[in-house]
Amino acid sequence: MNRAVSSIRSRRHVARLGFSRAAASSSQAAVEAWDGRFRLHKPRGQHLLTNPRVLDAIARHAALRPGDAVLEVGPGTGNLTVRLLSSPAAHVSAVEIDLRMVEAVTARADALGLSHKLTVITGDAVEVEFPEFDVCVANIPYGISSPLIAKLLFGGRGHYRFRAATLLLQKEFARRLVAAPGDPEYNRLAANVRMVADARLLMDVSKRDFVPMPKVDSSLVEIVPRPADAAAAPGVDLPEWLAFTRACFGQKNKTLGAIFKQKRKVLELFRRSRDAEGRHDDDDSGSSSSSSLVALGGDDDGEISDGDSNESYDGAGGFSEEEIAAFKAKIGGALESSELAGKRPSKLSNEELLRLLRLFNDRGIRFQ
Ligand SMILES: C[S@@+](CC[C@H](N)C(=O)[O-])C[C@H]1O[C@@H](n2cnc3c(N)ncnc32)[C@H](O)[C@@H]1O
Repeated sequence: MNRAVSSIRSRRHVARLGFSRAAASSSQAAVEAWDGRFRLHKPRGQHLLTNPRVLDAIARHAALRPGDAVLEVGPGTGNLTVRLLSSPAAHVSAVEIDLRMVEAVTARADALGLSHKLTVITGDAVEVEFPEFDVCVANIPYGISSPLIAKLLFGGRGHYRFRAATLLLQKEFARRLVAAPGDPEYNRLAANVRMVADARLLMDVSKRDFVPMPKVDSSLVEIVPRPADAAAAPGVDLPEWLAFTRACFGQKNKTLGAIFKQKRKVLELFRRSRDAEGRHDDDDSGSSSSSSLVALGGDDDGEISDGDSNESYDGAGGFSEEEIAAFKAKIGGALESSELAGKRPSKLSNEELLRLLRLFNDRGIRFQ
C-alpha cells in the first residue's frame, strides 16, 4: 500500500488563518442562507447546504469527541465548518479547491474567533495528502465521491487511520455504497468498501435544502473502517483484490464462468500473470495499486468486450495456442474448485469472491 500511497501526488498549500476580522462581520457569520456574494459553479459541485436543522444533524451524527482532529472536504462558505469548529473537536482541516471559498470560510472562522482551530488546505481533495485525522465530516462535491472514498479507505501514507467518515452523498450513490450482495444496486464499489469498512445510511436530505438547488436528493452515510487487526480478510492483497473485482464487476450480470471464458479476458489475464511472474522473479517491483485506487468503480466498467469463447487464439499476442489452452485450463480449474462458475458476481459475498481469487492466485493467475 505504501507504494500506492506515495503515488498520490501531493500538491498542498496550507492557508493558515490570519485573515482580517474586518473581512467578515459577525452578523454575516451567523447567516446560514446563501447571500449571493459570488457565482457558484455547478460543475464544481457548489451546492451549499443551507438548512440549519440538516447541518446540525450532520454535526450531531458525526459525534465529535474532545481532542478530535476533523477533516472536512469542500467547506464552501463554511456552513458545516462553523458547527465542526464549535464542537468539542480540537481542530478542523478543511480542503477546498476554490480560492473564493477558502477566503469565505477563513473569514467566517475568524469572525467567530475560531480561527485557531482551523487549517484550510487549498487544493484538490483527490490529490493533496491529507493531514492525520480522526473523523472526516463533509458535504462533498458529488463528482469526486468515488475517488475520494477510495482515497480515504485505500490511500494515504500507509493508510489513513480514522474512526469514521460522515459524508453527504448523492442519494443514488449512497444506496449503491451500502448495497449488499444480491441487492439490485450491488456493485464493485460496495464490494470494495465492504472489504475494509462498514457503511450505513444515516438520513436522507432533500435537494431543497441546498442553494442553488441541485437536480438530485442526497443521503448522509457513515463509513467506519474496520481496524486493521480485525479486517474481514487479513492478509488480503488489496491491489490484487481491487483489480479482481474490476474484472468480475465489469460485467456483473454475467456468470463468472462466462466472464472468464472470454478470449480477451483470458489473454489479458495471461499477460498480467506472466508479467507478475516476471516481477516476482525480479523480487523487487511488488504490486502497483495506484491504477485501482483512482476509483473504486461502479457497475459495468465496460473494460471487457463480449468475445466468443470458442474463437481461435492462434497467434494472439504472440502466444502459442498450447500456452493459452493451458492457461484456460487453469482458469477453468479454479472456477470448478470454487463451484462458482454459474454464479453472478453481484450475488456473491466477499468471502466467496475472495475464495475464488485465492484459487486463481494459487494457480498463478494474477489480476494486476
Ligand atoms: C457541495 S459544496 C459544499 C459546501 C459546504 N460544505 C456546504 O455544505 O455548504 C462542495 C464544495 O467543495 C468544493 N470542491 C469542489 N471540488 C473540489 C475538490 N476536488 N477538492 C476540494 N474541494 C472541492 C467546492 O468549491 C465547494 O465549495
